[in-house]
Amino acid sequence: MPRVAKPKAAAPAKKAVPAKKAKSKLYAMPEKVKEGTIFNDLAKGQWRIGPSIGVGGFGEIYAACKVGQKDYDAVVKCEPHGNGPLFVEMHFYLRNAKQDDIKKFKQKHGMKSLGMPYILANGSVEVNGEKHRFIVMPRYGSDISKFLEQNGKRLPEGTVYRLAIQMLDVYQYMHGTGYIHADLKAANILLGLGKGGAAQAYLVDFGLASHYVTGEFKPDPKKMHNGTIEYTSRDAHLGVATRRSDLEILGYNLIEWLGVELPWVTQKLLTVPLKVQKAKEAFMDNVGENLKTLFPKGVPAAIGDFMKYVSKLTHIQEPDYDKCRSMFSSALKQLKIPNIGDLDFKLKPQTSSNNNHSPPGTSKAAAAKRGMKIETPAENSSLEEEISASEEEEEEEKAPRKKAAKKVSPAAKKASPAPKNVRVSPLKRAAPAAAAESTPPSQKRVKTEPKSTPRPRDTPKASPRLRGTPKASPKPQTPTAARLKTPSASAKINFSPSISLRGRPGGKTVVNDDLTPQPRSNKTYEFNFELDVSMDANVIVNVKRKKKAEKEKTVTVESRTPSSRSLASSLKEENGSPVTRVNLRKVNGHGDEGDSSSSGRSPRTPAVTVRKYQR
Ligand SMILES: Nc1ncnc2c1ncn2[C@@H]1O[C@H](COP(=O)(O)OP(=O)(O)OP(=O)(O)O)[C@@H](O)[C@H]1O
Repeated sequence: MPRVAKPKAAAPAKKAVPAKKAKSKLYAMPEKVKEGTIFNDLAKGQWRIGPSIGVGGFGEIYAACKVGQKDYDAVVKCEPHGNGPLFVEMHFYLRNAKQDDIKKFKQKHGMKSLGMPYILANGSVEVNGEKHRFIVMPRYGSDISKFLEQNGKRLPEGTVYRLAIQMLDVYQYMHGTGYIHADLKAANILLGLGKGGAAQAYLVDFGLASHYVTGEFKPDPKKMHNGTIEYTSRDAHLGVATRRSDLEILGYNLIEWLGVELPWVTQKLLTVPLKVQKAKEAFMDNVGENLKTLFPKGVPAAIGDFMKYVSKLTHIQEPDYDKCRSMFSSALKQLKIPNIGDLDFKLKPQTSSNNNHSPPGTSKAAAAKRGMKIETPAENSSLEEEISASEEEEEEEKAPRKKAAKKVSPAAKKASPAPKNVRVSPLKRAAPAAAAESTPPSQKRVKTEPKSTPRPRDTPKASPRLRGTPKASPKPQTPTAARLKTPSASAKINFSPSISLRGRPGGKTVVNDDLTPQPRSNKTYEFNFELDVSMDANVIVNVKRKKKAEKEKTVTVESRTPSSRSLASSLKEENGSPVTRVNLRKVNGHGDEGDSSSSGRSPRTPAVTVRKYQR
């Protein structure tokens, strides 16, 4: 059985939760692999599993050593076979990140090193009777979120610019293959290991890699808001994969690494993706002025130039990587910081050109000021319908693997309607960029690529130029929520005081997929809430909207925890529509898997998001 999805363990609710179906393994965390286990890869290579060195939201990473060798200089990332993200990641690596390709790219561009990981091997293995997929890749060092935490959420300015240059290099490589990364964040950037390793940062986690569009800008409800909500780009909020999206995500990270809180974080909007999206649109619409509010003592020129450049890119335009890099290398020159040697994560007495001495969040006034500058998106939260919650076994296998929520911001007691026809379960991971030719056996979703999307194997001919000036592009298209034809209907949602909302600290990747029930309507409502329960609790939330004929609806949230809470509220139904259910499960991520160096400092998302559909 999967370690996490253990319905039997949820004894208190057993009565109401009939036997689970086999497909619950779609949401399983991997089985624990014992140290010393040998994995056989597809090329008949053998890998000895060492200690666990990292736990992601959906898989576990072990140090690994090629059998016959001494050093544990590789890692094995292992996930249940049905999990989409590792499938996506594996195929991305196999097609686009061969060591030879990376070497050629470096030669072509005169780079000594490139923060692009590669795959050493892959295969399938049975662990405790469960089929798992694994990939083997080089072992890297610490991720930079550790330094951010140590430094009070700030990195030295020069290091921020060096990281920017290095990540632009990786983007250039990756975009050259037709893909975008879509999930850059400190937790996904690892330092190299060994001599000189700390001079290069590597971008990992290609579970959200996706072909970028080269044609029409077409919002895709199935992928809306994918990524890590703090940094998700405006295009990604609309479900459109673009190269400018990667740059925008980088930009938001850079701002944060300089010690400045992003407006949508300050405004505590993170639990409501649509509000975050609108805040970002407002921010980017007038990015020059808005940055002045974020950096009251002066916007670092490189950040200002970069963000303005990003805001002007069209959705199909190839970014001018050289131009962007030169913004940051000029800043380094000004700071007299050489772009060589180990990346320095020690915060020195303020050298920042922005003179922003206050760590983020320390000045309430400053935060308020920052928060005010960006228009808070209008809340459209009067829902016409009522929600009820009850246990529904059928949907339980769609339960998310999230950590328990603790507190809630009252800001989100109302739900914002998401664009219509959204079929989303943002608490699960799937295969957004599943390769065109193949699909993981357990995946229900088949990715449909636009015909014009470059295919990986066509890359050398069809891929965009890696350097040089941007191609002529049509007028910039700034995505706005207005273009989405948001349902005009409204509804009212009443949450019990026991349900509340809060932000999503920790920068957790969220992936929409279409494993949730098919939408039965053209209206979609999204609910974000958190349950105030113990962090080590197992929580199952089942939401059910009853049939039209029924007059009363109930909401029940069951927390299977020692500090268990439950609530029920009855709401009068105002209109009828077919039954709609969304069941969520929050389970312990890794309660029994032993030590993991990174799991402790990389909290998993405690937020729970429910999206509801209405005809
Ligand atoms: N090649 C590597 N070498 C060393 N540590 C690694 C490597 N790859 C991943 N890790 C560690 O494992 C952690 C999780 O890895 P990764 O982000 O790939 O997993 P995930 O399940 O996709 O996580 P996420 O929750 O971000 O989706 C990383 O933050 C890092 O600490």
